[in-house]
Amino acid sequence: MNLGIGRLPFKWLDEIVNLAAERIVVVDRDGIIRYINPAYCEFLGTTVEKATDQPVQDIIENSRMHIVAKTGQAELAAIQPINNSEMIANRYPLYIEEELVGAVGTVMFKNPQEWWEYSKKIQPILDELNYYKNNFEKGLTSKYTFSDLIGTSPEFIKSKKLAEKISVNHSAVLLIGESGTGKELFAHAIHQNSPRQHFPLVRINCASIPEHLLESELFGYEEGAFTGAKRGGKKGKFELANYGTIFLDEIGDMPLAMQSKLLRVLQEKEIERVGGQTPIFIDVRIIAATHRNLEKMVEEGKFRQDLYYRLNVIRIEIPPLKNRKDDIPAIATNLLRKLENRFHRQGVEMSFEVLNKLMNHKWPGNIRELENVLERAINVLEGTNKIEMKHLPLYLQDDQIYMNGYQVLHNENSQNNIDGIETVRPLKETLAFVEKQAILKALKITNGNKQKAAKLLGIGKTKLYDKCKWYQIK
Ligand SMILES: Nc1ncnc2c1ncn2[C@@H]1O[C@H](COP(=O)(O)OP(=O)(O)OP(=O)(O)O)[C@@H](O)[C@H]1O
Repeated sequence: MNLGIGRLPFKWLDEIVNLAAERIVVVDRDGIIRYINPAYCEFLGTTVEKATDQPVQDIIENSRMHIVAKTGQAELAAIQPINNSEMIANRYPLYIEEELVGAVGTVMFKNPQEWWEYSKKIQPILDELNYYKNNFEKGLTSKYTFSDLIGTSPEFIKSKKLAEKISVNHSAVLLIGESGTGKELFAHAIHQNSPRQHFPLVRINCASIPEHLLESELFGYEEGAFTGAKRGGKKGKFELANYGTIFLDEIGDMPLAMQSKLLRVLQEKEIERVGGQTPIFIDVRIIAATHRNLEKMVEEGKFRQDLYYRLNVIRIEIPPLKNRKDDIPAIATNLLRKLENRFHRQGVEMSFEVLNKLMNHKWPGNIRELENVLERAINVLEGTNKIEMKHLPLYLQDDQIYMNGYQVLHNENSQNNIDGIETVRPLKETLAFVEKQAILKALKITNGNKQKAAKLLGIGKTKLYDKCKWYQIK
């Protein structure tokens, strides 16, 4: 026996037990109550005299003390309904000199009100935890595996096989391909198939983040680093991705100053938060992607050569859709099944004419364009499950009519010379067409500078990027 406790007066012991566990019960191996304190009895609406020496199940509703006294298995923080409220019970087996002699039970919280007060305090914490958990699950894990990469054309299979092979190691990967060819899907599949799969996959779109925010987005910042910095600072994407993979999308659009900082991280394997002094060790795999010609950018001094070599360790080129037309039926069918789920439909199919058209289009926007075309078609299907030519956007229905429309919008004088039917387009398409022209014009005036173009157009940069993607403007 602990010497110290033996020296305590017996009366003290009783009081200490009461204070330590406000409601406490002790049963022997047969589940007979040997000790129960007044606080517990008061809660149960009984007295110590009535409860002592009784089978515990007769005194305490839904008790499992007699079971713990037999199994020797503790049950901690178990929910136990007593007196119409849920109590939190702890049940410990009682071993004396290695022999199981009974069990000790405690109940947290005096009454439901106390429990309620407590849960009111922890609920916001639990909500916050769930919020971050959801975000983490949605945003920081890979959504696709290699089986999601549809296609059997030789060029595509070659890229897919290479990606699969190198996914298991840690070298940097550079994904090259036109917009919408599936670079992001490849990045997900590589991460998913790598030893880092249980750590985060963090994507950063280097083109859509304003230049002055890129550094703090990538490396985080310390409290007080700048006006408006959050209390407690903020982790950057590199820290979030630690031990996992960071996917640097549109790397060709990364400003030169940031390229130098990125290079330093890759060389030294550590980052420093903005406004911070202590380096933080970083172990991430880099997957970078671009639709730009990085070699040409290096020649023109727009992309650092040393960074290019660091990223170009394993280069995977993803072929454009026009080079893998035989894959179109399988990809279109796969996209249709996904869209069916989203739009709660079943059995949507394409007419032969439509499939033929899809196979003969040049797809400058690649699979994303195909996806948009099919999504639009599903939206306009009425009373049928078959996608016909009339369900396709105008530019696919008849390239010639589309061209006429283009001329109408570009040559005010020609309006009178063109047949009335051809000059009237559905309003939505006309507006979309005009919008695209306005974007093209703004980009021309600003020499392709999206930030300035967005300003001219009076929209945000991110919105402009989205619209450029939608209209397949490079
Ligand atoms: N092989 C494929 N099989 C099926 N769907 C695909 C395939 N590749 C891409 N997709 C689909 O095409 C769309 C575009 O893919 P993704 O975003 O990966 O392209 P990206 O090359 O990263 O484009 P961007 O350069 O514009 O960011 C996505 O919705 C994706 O699900």
